[in-house]
Amino acid sequence: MEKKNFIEIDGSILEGGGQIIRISIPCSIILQYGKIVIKNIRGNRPKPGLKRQHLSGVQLVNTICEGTLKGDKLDSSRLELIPSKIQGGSFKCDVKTAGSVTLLTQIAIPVIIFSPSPIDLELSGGTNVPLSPQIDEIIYCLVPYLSAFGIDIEVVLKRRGFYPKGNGIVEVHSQPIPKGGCLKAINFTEFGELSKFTGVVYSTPTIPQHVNKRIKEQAEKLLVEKFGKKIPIKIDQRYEGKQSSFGQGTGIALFAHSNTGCILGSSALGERKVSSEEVARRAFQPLVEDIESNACVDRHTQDQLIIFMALAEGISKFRTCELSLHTQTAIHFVTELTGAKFLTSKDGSSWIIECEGIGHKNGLSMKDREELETNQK
Ligand SMILES: Nc1ncnc2c1ncn2[C@@H]1O[C@H](COP(=O)(O)OP(=O)(O)OP(=O)(O)O)[C@@H](O)[C@H]1O
Repeated sequence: MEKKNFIEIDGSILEGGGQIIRISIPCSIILQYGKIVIKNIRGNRPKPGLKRQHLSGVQLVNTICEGTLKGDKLDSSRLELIPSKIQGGSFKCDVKTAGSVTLLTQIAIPVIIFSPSPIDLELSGGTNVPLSPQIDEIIYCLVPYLSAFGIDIEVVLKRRGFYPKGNGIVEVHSQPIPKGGCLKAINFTEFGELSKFTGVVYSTPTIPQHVNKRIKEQAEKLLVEKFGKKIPIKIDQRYEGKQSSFGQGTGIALFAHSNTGCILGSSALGERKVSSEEVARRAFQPLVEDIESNACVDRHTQDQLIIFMALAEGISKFRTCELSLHTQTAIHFVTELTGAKFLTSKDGSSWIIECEGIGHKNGLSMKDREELETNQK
């Protein structure tokens, strides 16, 4: 696809939330668009406009690419970015609320892997907060799928942070794709057999220890009742201390592994007036549904892989459960921005998402790229 000088995105269509920003801005930085404008930001939300998490994320990647940003204010409904070159180095970003750190990783990871040199990020905010992936799901589920694309990143949880104060800390260490190299296509279409269940149950010092224990025991009980005793289960209990957590919270992340390398994740947060047993059940139930639908990628990881499929070289494919609106939105915008071709089809109880990626090469100027294409013909 030709390099575009200007693109305007309508942030109110389909899911109409923050995800449109986290997809469009990295694409325009990586592909070096002249200018991107996003209008009607989060136009499908009751309180539209940029909130702290979105604002921090956009400012972070703008700093990394030494771009020029306009409209980067709280509640702004229009954003304009003129990207420049992605630079290596160390960067910090603090949402200053419980705004999700994992959604910061969502906007940052596609950008930092296309840097000329390593990037280290220190991100602060909520690590285990509602309506976003838990940090444990990023570390134990998303990162292994990213490795399959050839992405070399390490995500390290330094301190958990919860609603309403956030103040958790996550580090991301990234080695860039080698100059002239591309992401590899992935193929996760055969789940094979369940090989094990893993998980993490965490709690902060002010939560009684029996809560953590009961969540773990209930999760194990539900798994054994459903899948029998033969599949190994290993759920770690983490009683976080004052150094490793800020604020108060508890929760669980569960993972189902298959002998073909698939990992399905699911999580739940503890809540006042919700029993420990119910917290375990809230993580267990969607996991079972995803396993029963024969998915190789779970319902919340689906949309997060779309941008990488589009940038990779060759045909990527994965099998998943019902397509979420987030995934449909990601496909819509990534297609518009990259020119990659997506196909979705129902196959029995699951869906296949297939993409012919554009094979974007890291660190090549337009001239290098044209020369390479001529030589390949
Ligand atoms: N329970 C969950 N577990 C894991 N991932 C989740 C969960 N809920 C949402 N997500 C993921 O978090 C992201 C949320 O995107 P979304 O656009 O809704 O968020 P947002 O930026 O907070 O904006 P908004 O407030 O506009 O919804 C998506 O990638 C979605 O798949």
